[in-house]
Amino acid sequence: MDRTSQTITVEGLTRRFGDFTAVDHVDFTVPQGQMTGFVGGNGAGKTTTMRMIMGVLTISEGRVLWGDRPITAADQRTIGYMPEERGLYPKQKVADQLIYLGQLRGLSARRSRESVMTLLERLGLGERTDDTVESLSLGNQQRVQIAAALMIEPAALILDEPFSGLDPDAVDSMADLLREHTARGVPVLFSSHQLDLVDRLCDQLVILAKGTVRATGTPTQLRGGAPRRHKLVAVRDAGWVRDLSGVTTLDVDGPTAVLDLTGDSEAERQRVLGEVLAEGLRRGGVTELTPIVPPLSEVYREVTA
Ligand SMILES: Nc1ncnc2c1ncn2[C@@H]1O[C@H](COP(=O)(O)OP(=O)(O)OP(=O)(O)O)[C@@H](O)[C@H]1O
Repeated sequence: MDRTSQTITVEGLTRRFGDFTAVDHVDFTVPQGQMTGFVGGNGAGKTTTMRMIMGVLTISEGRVLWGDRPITAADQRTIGYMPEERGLYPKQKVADQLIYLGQLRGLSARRSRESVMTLLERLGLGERTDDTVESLSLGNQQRVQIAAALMIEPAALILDEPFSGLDPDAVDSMADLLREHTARGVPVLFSSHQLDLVDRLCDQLVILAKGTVRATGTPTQLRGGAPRRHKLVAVRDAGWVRDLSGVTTLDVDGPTAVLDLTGDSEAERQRVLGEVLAEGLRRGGVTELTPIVPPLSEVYREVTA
C-alpha cells in the first residue's frame, strides 16, 4: 500500500441533512508536516467535515483533494482516523484487538504486534496489554483509540477530539507522538474544544461556526500579528504614560500600567515602544516592558460572534 503523504485540501465542502446545511462550502488546507487544529462549538460541523474527508459520509457538494487530485478510497485507507464514535470491542483484550486492526489495515502479524506494543508502551499502557478494553478507565480507552489511529504508519492523521478526557501526561505523550508524525511530513488535522491546547500544539487553526469557516491561520496571525498590548512596570508611578502619543493607556495602578500601541504599522509601534522605554528610564527606571499575548479564546469569541 502506498503510504506517501500528501496535502489534504477541502474545496467548497458541503453537507446537507434534508433542509439543514451542516457544512456549508468549507475551504481549508491541511499542509504536510503541520498540525492543524480544527476548532468550533458544539454542532459547528467538525465531525461532519472529517467524516466527508474520510469517505464515511457522502459529500453533498465540493470535493476533497489528496495532493492535487481527488482523494480515493485507497488514499483514505492510508490515513489514521480516530472517529467520534470510538468503536472498540469492550470485551476483547487491548493488544489482541489492536494487532487484529493492524492486520486488517495491511500489516503483517509480526509488524502489527511490534507496532502495537511500542505504541502502548509509549502511551503508558505497557502493563495493560492483556486487559479487556472495558476494564480500562475512559482516559485509557482513549489512549487505545489513539494507538489504533497511529499504528499503521499513517500517511495523514484525522483525529476527532483526540485529547478529550486525557490527563496532562497523556496529552504530552500524545503530542510528542503526533510531532513525530508531522516531522516525517504527515499532515495532521485534529478537532478540539481545548483552545489552550490547540494554541500550544498546532501550527495553524481552522475556526468553524455554524458550518462555515470563520478564520484560518497560525495562532499569531489570528491574534493579528505581534501583540499591541503591553505591560509596563516602572520604578515610580507610571501615570506619565497617559501623556504619551501613539499609546492608549488602559490601566494604571501605581508603577504598573497596561497600554495599547495604536500605530498602524509594526515599525511605528516599535518606535513608540522605544519612546515609552526612554521616557520611563528618564523618569527613574523601568523594571518590565512586556507584550501581553491575548488568549486564543478571545480571538475565538470575536470570530465566531
Ligand atoms: N446524520 C445526521 N442527521 C442530521 N443532522 C446531523 C447528522 N449528523 C450531524 N448532524 C447535524 O450537523 C451539525 C454538525 O454536527 P457535527 O457533529 O459535525 O458538529 P461538531 O462540530 O463535530 O460538534 P461537537 O463539537 O459537538 O462534536 C449538528 O447540528 C448536527 O446535529
